Amino acid sequence: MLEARQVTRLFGQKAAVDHVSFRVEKPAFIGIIGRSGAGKSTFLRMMNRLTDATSGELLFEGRNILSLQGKSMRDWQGQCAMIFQQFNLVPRADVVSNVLHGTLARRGTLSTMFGFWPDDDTLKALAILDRLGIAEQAAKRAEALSGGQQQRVAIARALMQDPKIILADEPIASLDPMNAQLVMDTLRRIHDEDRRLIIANLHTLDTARRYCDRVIGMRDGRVVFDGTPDQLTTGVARDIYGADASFNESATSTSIDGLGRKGDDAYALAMLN
Ligand SMILES: Nc1ncnc2c1ncn2[C@@H]1O[C@H](COP(=O)(O)OP(=O)(O)OP(=O)(O)O)[C@@H](O)[C@H]1O
Repeated sequence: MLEARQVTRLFGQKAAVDHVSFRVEKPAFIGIIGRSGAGKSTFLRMMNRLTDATSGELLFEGRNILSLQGKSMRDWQGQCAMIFQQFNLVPRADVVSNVLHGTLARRGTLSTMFGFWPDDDTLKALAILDRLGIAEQAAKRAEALSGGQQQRVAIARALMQDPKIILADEPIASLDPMNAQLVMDTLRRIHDEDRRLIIANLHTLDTARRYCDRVIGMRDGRVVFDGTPDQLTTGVARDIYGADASFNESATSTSIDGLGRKGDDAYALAMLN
């Protein structure tokens, strides 16, 4: 359903993404890992057409989405929702309005400016919030919610687009372990129940191992690993992260038991990333 062929993005002389190729045959939950600067965000942003590629092709169901322009590009962005580390909600707007913003691509500017939402859309937004366990927050301002709740609102906004693909750029990097788990459980459930393709940039190995069907490791813009979580051994991880023999795998944990104390290994990894 998706094929990246030699996708490259140069910034000046530097290749942020360097001839990346892979195929996805059917909807899967894919994690992309790698240290800071490896090119993970740039790759996702090219998929969503927030950043242009320098060369290569990205075929989705046979169509090169990197060459789409105008309305067809916006239609593609409607099918390919994106979730960000910082949630990107409108803080002072209520939760349900934030979710309804997921319909902006297919609605007129005027009705949006004046906040006229069709009843059907409002009911759909409430149903999605209910599905994600946050319906009781619908009338609150987004800024009044916890980080984990805000990220679930962002997921609800993505679902409002009914996308074929959900791209998540470090969706749990700003969350405490408990909320991180809630958000990852939510994404996994959406994949399992709706069969949507999910590609998530993740900054910790244990999350990639626990939630993904397939993990792609990037280093210096290139794919240096592409396999199952089982194949992601400590040696492979060391290679992806470019760490030396002192690389300590426990340093990549965000598990509820293993995280959180400043000065411990888990904290050290956060710094590595
Ligand atoms: N707009 C830009 N202009 C110049 N260089 C850029 C730009 N965006 C990214 N880069 C560079 O491209 C490389 C890849 O960055 P990218 O953000 O994709 O990495 P990443 O793996 O997502 O890292 P992080 O997790 O820190 O976001 C880095 O060297 C970065 O400095």
